[in-house]
Amino acid sequence: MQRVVIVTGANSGIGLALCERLLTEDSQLRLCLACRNTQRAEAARSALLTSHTNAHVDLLHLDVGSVQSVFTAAQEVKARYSRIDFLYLNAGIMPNPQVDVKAFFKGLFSRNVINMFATAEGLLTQQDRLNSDGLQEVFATNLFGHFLLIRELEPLLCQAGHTSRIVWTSSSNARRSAFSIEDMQHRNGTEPYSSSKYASDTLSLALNRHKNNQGLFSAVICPGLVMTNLTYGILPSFFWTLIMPIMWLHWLFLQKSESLDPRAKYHSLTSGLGTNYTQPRKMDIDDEMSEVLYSKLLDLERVVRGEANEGNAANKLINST
Ligand SMILES: NC(=O)C1=CN([C@@H]2O[C@H](COP(=O)(O)OP(=O)(O)OC[C@H]3O[C@@H](n4cnc5c(N)ncnc54)[C@H](OP(=O)(O)O)[C@@H]3O)[C@@H](O)[C@H]2O)C=CC1
Ligand SMILES: CC(C)CCC[C@@H](C)[C@H]1CC[C@H]2C3=C(CC[C@]12C)[C@@]1(C)CCC(=O)C[C@@H]1CC3
Repeated sequence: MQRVVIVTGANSGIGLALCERLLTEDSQLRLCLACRNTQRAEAARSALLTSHTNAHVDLLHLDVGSVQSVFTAAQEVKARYSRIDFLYLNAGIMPNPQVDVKAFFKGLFSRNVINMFATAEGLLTQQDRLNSDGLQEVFATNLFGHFLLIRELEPLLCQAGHTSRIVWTSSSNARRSAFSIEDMQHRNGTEPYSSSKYASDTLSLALNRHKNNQGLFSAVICPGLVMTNLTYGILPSFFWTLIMPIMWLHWLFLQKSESLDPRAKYHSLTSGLGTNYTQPRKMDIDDEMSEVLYSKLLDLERVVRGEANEGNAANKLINST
């Protein structure tokens, strides 16, 4: 049977590379690129069709950071497909990143140096803002829009006798201490990216608890450090070329076998011999917090559904979450 795969943020970077790989693995796929920028999406589709001439590649307009766009896109998906096999939640932003150069040099000579290179702990801050729905933009894009999408697509994802999978592109930058359940949108901090990625790790756990019995499974992956528009937004490309030898040395890890554990994040790594492999690592998440986050997201969903139906001002949202 032809498998249906949807990838958000598929027009560049990791999303586009993933699509290439998926078509190489299964040329019969029905692949849907869910992107906010139509021009870039069309360019990505053409590039994919150049290397996979007979592939079936659809385009879907989706701005995952806009509640209305998620609802409209989900309607379109339900009209086009009768089920979804894989939903890759990959779209993500890190707006206005700032590197703390002083902390970097201090970290270089500390015992924390390996961890610093792996996770950017203490090095990176961002400037977030409110979007037109009245939500923090990073939370809305990296987490909540995807949550709404899952909720809207449940009829296609939870079907009797069929297994569907959700795969979140998380990050090694996801950190418990950057996330607060009292401030899940990260209105008050300077690490919205880290917070949103930790929230997606935690949400994945809750999704597994609530949806496994309906045939829906969620997993979290960590792509490591990849040169994309996102990383070029942190430092210019010549800088990356300069520090690449240090970064490369850092990614020397031992290979381990893979098992799909709901509490593990699947890290994509490269060995000293240049072999790519995946290593599951336990996430710092817990059931209780994942349950609270899940119910808070459901509350927020009720609010935005009310907002979407009534077309009210965004201010209500800000006060109620
Ligand atoms: N690069 C890295 O080292 C790492 C990246 N990641 C994660 O990988 C994912 C992909 O990022 P990466 O490939 O690096 O960066 P890119 O900037 O190349 O890709 C991000 C993709 O997300 C899309 N996107 C952003 N905002 C929205 C939105 N509101 N609606 C729909 N699509 C949107 C972008 O589309 P558009 O062209 O319209 O902006 C783009 O296609 C992200 O979730 C990121 O956090 C995780 C760990 C490391
Ligand atoms: C001379 C210096 C100013 C060099 C600073 C190096 C840092 C820019 C990088 C060290 C670890 C990197 C890292 C990321 C960004 C760049 C670093 C902070 C990510 C946060 C990028 C996006 C992710 O999701 C995870 C990455 C972890 C490591």
